[in-house]
Amino acid sequence: MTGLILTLNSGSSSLKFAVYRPVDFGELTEKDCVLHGAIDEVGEHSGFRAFDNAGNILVDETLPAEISCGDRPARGVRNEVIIPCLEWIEAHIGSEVLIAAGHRILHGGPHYTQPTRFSKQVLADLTALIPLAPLHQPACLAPVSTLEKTRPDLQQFACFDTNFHQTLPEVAKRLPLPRRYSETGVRRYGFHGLSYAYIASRLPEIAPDIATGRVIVAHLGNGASLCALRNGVSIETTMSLTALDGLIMGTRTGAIDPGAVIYMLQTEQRSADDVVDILYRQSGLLGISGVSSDMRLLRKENGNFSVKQAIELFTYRIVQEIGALIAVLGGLDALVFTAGIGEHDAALRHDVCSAFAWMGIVLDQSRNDQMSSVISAEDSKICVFVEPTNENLMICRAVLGCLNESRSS
Ligand SMILES: Nc1ncnc2c1ncn2[C@@H]1O[C@H](COP(=O)(O)OP(=O)(O)O)[C@@H](O)[C@H]1O
Ligand SMILES: CC(=O)OP(=O)(O)O
Ligand SMILES: [Mg+2]
Repeated sequence: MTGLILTLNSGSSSLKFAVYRPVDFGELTEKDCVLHGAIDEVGEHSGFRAFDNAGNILVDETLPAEISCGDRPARGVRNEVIIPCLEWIEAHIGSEVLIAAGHRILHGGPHYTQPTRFSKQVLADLTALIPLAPLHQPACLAPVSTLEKTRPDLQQFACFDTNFHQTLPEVAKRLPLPRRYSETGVRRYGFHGLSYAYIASRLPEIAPDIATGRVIVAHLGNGASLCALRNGVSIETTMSLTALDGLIMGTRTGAIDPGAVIYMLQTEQRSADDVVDILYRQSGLLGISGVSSDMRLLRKENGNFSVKQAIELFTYRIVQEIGALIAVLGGLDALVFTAGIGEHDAALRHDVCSAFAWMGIVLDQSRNDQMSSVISAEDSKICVFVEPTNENLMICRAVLGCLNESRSS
């Protein structure tokens, strides 16, 4: 096949991108990646970085002031950065041509259950889901319109974070609200699906004996969730109707008593927009610590009492929810850590795993510190892994699937 494919993954603290050169319409692998990089949002780690497939730095720049994200945590990377990023990519690939772009889209709602080519209608339908994903959906969709205007020949595809969780049993999709809500799509969906799909696709290679067993994947980044896999498919996850449920996150509460929301609305007389801002952007690690949403910065402030409390509650909630998923799975064969914190924070992995010593989880301390793939000790009853996620690869595979389908139809 001729032509390159661009993938964009808008997270809550970064825009990650990659360019792939598929050899044919066969299974795409990491080897087909031409370059990858990220625009990070705030603080000392903000900037524009790209690497070639061997990991060599191609660019490492602070963003020009006029398009810099500045001090605006959890507002997503500004759409204006897309154009210079795209221009840099096009200059780098020279005479090769981008033929398609795949976008991570957070929410597909009840109707978008597989990767879909963008049209005006698709864009309108997904825009209507913004209230269910206020932190991500605008940032995920903004580059679609920008590319449509500036690169009209590029075919664009939506690849959903919700799709992987369609296998949740019906009972796990249900919310205990009056029946009419489920009929309008108010139910549990789950997110980080591209990441979980990638980890599930890696299991037969990294853990052939347990790939068909009971696995919990901990996707711990700025957004954080857990997924229970049985035989490689999702049977439960901590996020729900929105990416606000479940674990504590960089700036999000995770699950809280809805009574706290009623208190904000009735006693504090806050507007709905204010409440959205508090729950999505001012809470979590940032809200409790009063210092930062970024675990790298929190680890440097470990003498600070509020920081300690933030990390303590973050860890406690992970342990609680892993316990609940073990009950749902009826036991555990493997635990996999991934995403920014899961891949890099050895202390967090240590503290979470220590809470499951009673079940026979034993970490190999030096493997954990070196971030090896297998971090459990030989005598651990449950295998523990660190596996870097790769949402871009899954986006590109989905795009290729769509291109393949349209070619054969
Ligand atoms: N070396 C590190 N040590 C600890 N935490 C890290 C490290 N690198 C990244 N992180 C954490 O990971 C987060 C980013 O994770 P990522 O999965 O890329 O998030 P997102 O997709 O939401 O942008 C950062 O906000 C930070 O909290
Ligand atoms: C679903 C979600 O929270 O995504 P991210 O971690 O990329 O912000
Ligand atoms: Mg992410």
